[in-house]
Amino acid sequence: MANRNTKGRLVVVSNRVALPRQTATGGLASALQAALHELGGLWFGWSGKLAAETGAEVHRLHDAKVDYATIDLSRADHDDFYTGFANGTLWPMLHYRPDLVDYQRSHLEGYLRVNEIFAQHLCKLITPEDVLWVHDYHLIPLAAMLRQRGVRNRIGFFLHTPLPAAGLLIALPNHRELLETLASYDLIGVHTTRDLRALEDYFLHEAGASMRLGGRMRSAGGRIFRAAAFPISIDTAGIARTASDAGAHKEINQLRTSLDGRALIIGVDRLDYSKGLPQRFEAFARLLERAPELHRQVTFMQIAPPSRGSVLEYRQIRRELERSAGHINGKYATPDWAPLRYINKSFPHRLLAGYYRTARVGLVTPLRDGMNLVAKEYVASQNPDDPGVLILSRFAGAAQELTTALLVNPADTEEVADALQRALNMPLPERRDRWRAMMKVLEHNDITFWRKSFLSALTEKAPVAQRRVAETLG
Ligand SMILES: O=P(O)(O)OC[C@H]1O[C@H](O[C@H]2O[C@H](CO)[C@@H](O)[C@H](O)[C@H]2O)[C@H](O)[C@@H](O)[C@@H]1O
Ligand SMILES: O=c1ccn([C@@H]2O[C@H](COP(=O)(O)OP(=O)(O)O)[C@@H](O)[C@H]2O)c(=O)[nH]1
Repeated sequence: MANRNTKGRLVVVSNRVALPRQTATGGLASALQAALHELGGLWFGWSGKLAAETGAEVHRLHDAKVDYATIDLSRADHDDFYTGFANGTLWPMLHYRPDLVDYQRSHLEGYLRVNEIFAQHLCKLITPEDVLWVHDYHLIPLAAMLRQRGVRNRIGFFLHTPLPAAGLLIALPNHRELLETLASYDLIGVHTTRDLRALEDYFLHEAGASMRLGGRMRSAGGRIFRAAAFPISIDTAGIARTASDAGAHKEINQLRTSLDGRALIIGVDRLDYSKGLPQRFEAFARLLERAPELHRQVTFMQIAPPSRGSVLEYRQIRRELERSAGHINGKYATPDWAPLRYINKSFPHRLLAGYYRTARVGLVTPLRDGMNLVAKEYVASQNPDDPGVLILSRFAGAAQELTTALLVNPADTEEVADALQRALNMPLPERRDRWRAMMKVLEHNDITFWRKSFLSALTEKAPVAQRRVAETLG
């Protein structure tokens, strides 16, 4: 290991890295960017680029307290690891879609190969005092590979997706070989108590682990580790400030002018089948069908930056949404009004915050979602004197905390249409009461609280040097 004399740091490892001056689409990048900017450290992961060979070179960058170290992936490794196993096998399985799982042994081999390359590089980048925090389903076996290389540091893992029940997880070929490697972490974090129950159930009933005191588990191989729920969050105060200053941006004023007094419904999602976009469009069409008095009075703006275009299902859903948006506008538009504005582009947070604040309704209806930070950002962006209404899927992790949103089943398009009608007609006192309750939750559980809770649980009872890292970070 290099640099044995340097002081311990937080080392964050994730496939997706939000490099300086890039718009970070995706909740993992948004959240880690906020956490690392606050306390500094090293962020290691994929550069987002392809090259002839995986990891031939480590690209280094330093910006605002954060050191970045990234590697490129070869085309073959990108196809097997990222497109193939991570997003073609694990993602649909973790989002309760076994029907979409495409399992190929060569993809699993590529996944393990890239994890090995991550482990090799990390061994050269870390010191024994560092605390490692690994993120998401792309890197499940990383700690086991580091342990094989003699790494004894505290290593935490955070899963950003939902974790389905054990009965579903066992449909994954070779599930035990892969999931059991999670026991090499010292702490496993998930978003909700539902995910935690699924994890414990899997380890206890499918992987031969036993329960110990204090939420600890003992793996079949005898390793003691802990699992707990840490609902991820946002920089609540920062987003609220950005939203209240947003009127200064010409783009926000252009949107407001273009609405011409109409109520805005907003949706912001990566273009992903887990986000329930076809059902959402259908619910909006139901609303227009049953409430002619709303024609020309309401505009739905769906921002949907393309995502994971190398996976077939993502290309299919893009075509499906283009057709559906065309039908809705074709049927209901008038010369001076298009009911649906469908935008396949990503926007920076400073503009999103202003768009959220302009919208009377935030429409967040994923079929399944680990957390969904957009729901939280929408709430934090509202004008306290005249807040909008959040409509939220019961199957987003955020629904466990934002209980005064209008909670819906996204597959029930009639229920979502009802919620839209109710939100558009909701009196100010009710809007304020619902919003205040949600804002109180987000003021308490913000990104700092999330990061501190995880890191102090990770370094509790750690060797003194590593405990000191967490104390400095806290
Ligand atoms: O990196 P990509 O393949 O472009 O995908 C973007 C991210 O999508 C997923 O985000 C999740 O993390 C959010 C924050 O915890 C959470 O709110 C959301 O429910 C999840 O879907 C994925 O888990 C990340 O690894 C990706 O970077
Ligand atoms: O045009 C966009 C669309 C989305 N986002 C950000 O991407 C993240 C999406 O996170 P979420 O947890 O809602 O879902 P994910 O994409 O991670 O599944 C949020 O912070 C959004 O603000 C963004 O910066 N620009």
